Formats: sequence, structure tokens, C-alpha cells
Amino acid sequence: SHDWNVLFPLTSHASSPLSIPGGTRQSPINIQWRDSVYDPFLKPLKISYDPSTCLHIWNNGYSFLVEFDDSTDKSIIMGGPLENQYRLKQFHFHWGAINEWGSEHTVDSKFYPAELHLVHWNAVVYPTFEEAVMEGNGLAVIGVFLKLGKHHEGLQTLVDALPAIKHKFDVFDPSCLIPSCPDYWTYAGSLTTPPLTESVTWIIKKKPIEVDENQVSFAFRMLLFTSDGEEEKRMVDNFRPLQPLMDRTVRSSFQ
Ligand SMILES: NS(=O)(=O)c1c(F)cccc1F
Ligand SMILES: [Zn+2]
Repeated sequence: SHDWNVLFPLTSHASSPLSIPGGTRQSPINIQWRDSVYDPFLKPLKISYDPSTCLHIWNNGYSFLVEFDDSTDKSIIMGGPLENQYRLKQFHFHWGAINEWGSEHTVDSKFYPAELHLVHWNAVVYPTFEEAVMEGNGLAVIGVFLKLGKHHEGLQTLVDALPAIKHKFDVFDPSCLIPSCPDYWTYAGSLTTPPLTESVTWIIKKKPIEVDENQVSFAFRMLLFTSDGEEEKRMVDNFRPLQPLMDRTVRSSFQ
């Protein structure tokens, strides 16, 4: 796994004291189910995505991501622990070389073979994604665990596009990758890749989605970290090590 625990000489913005990685709210973390605190004031998460905002899928050398047109409020989430609505920018996955590990977050120290992150930014308060990345309430990421089980139709659409990685999509509705069970945990955290800024309200769904062996192994593990012509390095184990909980409480939307 990549250890992004490197300290960056990040410029601090006069407008907002930037929390440097190695700070007090880093991600991912282990979610100890019995230590999570039910918060009755947490609202249900409201998700409304417009499939036509889907742009393309590409390999950024660290994961593969599907990017969305975030120039309007067509694909947004609101409610849950969030004070504003947040715009969908992209989703990506983290996975392991084998099915024993791969997720970034763990539940009672259990790893899942992969984890989906749907990245949203607070376009109500900040003019650009890049600025939101630097602010404590700038981002909201929905985390969904993947476990091995039956074939997942929605994911297959993505898997089919992977070989031709720079793939133009016409439409894709990422809500098909989110379990219908409304239960989630939430905590204040950070990006798990550079710049590791402490700007993420994490919303981790309690229920995993099921995908079959081939979808995880063929799809994710055929991707490469390297570009054409370089000596091939399979893209696996692209997850950050667990970070200390420090002075944080994980809240649950369920009892
Ligand atoms: N892994 S993560 O969801 O924290 C993440 C990234 F990888 C990249 C950009 C934003 C972001 F939020
Ligand atoms: Zn991620």
C-alpha cells in the first residue's frame, strides 16, 4: 500500500489555515462498530444523480476514475451530516492484490476486497473543487465497501469499459453502485491521497455491495500504474494505511 504519510510543504491559504497532513483528522480509519455513537439528529442522505452528467472513465495512474460534469447542480447529495448540498465530481475505487484486503476503511478491523469513493464538493460555499479541497467542509465522500458475492450488473458496465480505459461514456448512473440500505457511519476526515488535506466529511455505508470474483480480479487488477511502453506494474494495493482516530467520534445513522 502507498504510504502518503509524507509531510507536504503545502502553502497555507491566508483565508483558511490549512491543516497539514499528519494532522488530527486523517483518513482512512478503522470503524469500531461498538464505539460508534447513534446520532438521532442525523438526517437520511439524499442522493440525486443525473446520469447524463457522466463524462469519461480514465486511469490517473493511481486508480481508475469516472468523472462527471460538475459545472451545474445536476448531480448532488444533501442531508445526512451535511449542511449544504455537494456536487458529484468523480468516483474511483481502491483495491488489493488479493481478496483478503483492498479497502481503505475497515469495520472492526475487517478489510473488504475493495472500496468505492464517490467524491463531492461544496459548490454552495466554494467557487472551485480545488479550493474546496483545502477547506474543512469542502468535500463529502461516500464510501461503499465491495464484498465478493453475486454478479453486479451496474459495475459490469464499468468493467466492460476498462480495457479501452480512455473511454467516453454516454450515460452512467452511479447510484446503482450505492446500497439501498440507508444506514451509514460518518466522521470528519481527510483525502486518502495527496494533498491529504483534512477537508472530507466521510459518509461510509454500513452495507457493502456484492460483486463477483471476476469483476474484482479481472477488472481492477488488469489495470496498470505504468503508461504505455514502460515496464508493466499492475495497479494493485492502491489504498492508504489506517490512520489514528485521535480525538474523533464516529457517528451512526442507525441504532
Ligand atoms: N480517496 S479520496 O476519496 O479521499 C479522494 C481522492 F483519492 C482524490 C481526490 C479526492 C478525494 F476525496
Ligand atoms: Zn478514494
